[in-house]
Amino acid sequence: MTDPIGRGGVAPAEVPDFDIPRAEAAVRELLAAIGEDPDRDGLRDTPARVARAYAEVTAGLRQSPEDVLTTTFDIGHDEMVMVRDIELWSMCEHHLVPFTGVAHVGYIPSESGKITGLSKLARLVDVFAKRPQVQERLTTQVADALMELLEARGVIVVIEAEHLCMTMRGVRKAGARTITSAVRGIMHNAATRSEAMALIHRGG
Ligand SMILES: Nc1nc2c(ncn2[C@@H]2O[C@H](COP(=O)(O)OP(=O)(O)OP(=O)(O)O)[C@@H](O)[C@H]2O)c(=O)[nH]1
Ligand SMILES: [Zn+2]
Repeated sequence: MTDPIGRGGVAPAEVPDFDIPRAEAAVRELLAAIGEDPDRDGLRDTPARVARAYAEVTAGLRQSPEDVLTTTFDIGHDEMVMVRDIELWSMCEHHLVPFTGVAHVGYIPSESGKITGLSKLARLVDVFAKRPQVQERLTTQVADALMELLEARGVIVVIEAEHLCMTMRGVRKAGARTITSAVRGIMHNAATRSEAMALIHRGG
């Protein structure tokens, strides 16, 4: 099956609206399943709160990269652009608990020097992060979106994250960080890639 960029297999237009009553009922059911009383004082509003929180952290399911890469400028800049240490919060699709860390996003613009606003790179990360995810897919989706929509000649995306499913439960290895990278186009060139890695690792 094709997996068009930004969609993780599903076009946002095909993703139904967030179903608040259904999410509330599911949380209520989960509370009952763990042996809690969903009607006790402290929990009475919890299903509604959790539903709102889930709507927020899955908002990327209803967004496309096209929605955020709208602002582009042709300024003829054809050298590398790198935004480092973009804060990232996503949700592990296996356990529905967060993974968090930073993304470093660099690209070499098209021949015509088509660039985008710096904040749009961070917004692009969020489009893909605010979904049930695995870190590898998140990394490649950001890279592929930049290649396609900015017509970049090269892209590098490095994500360093800590998965709460590995720290708060299960194997319980606090501090273990997972590092993934996606390299595209002329960023495969050894000199270009080492320039990018030097920028990523430079200083604080
Ligand atoms: N590759 C990859 N694996 C992930 C990611 N997030 C969580 N996982 C892993 O997904 C796996 C799911 O393994 P399972 O054996 O099905 O589930 P589990 O019994 O809860 O596994 P444990 O976490 O080892 O207790 C675990 O090894 C997780 O560490 C991710 O972003 N990428
Ligand atoms: Zn997990």
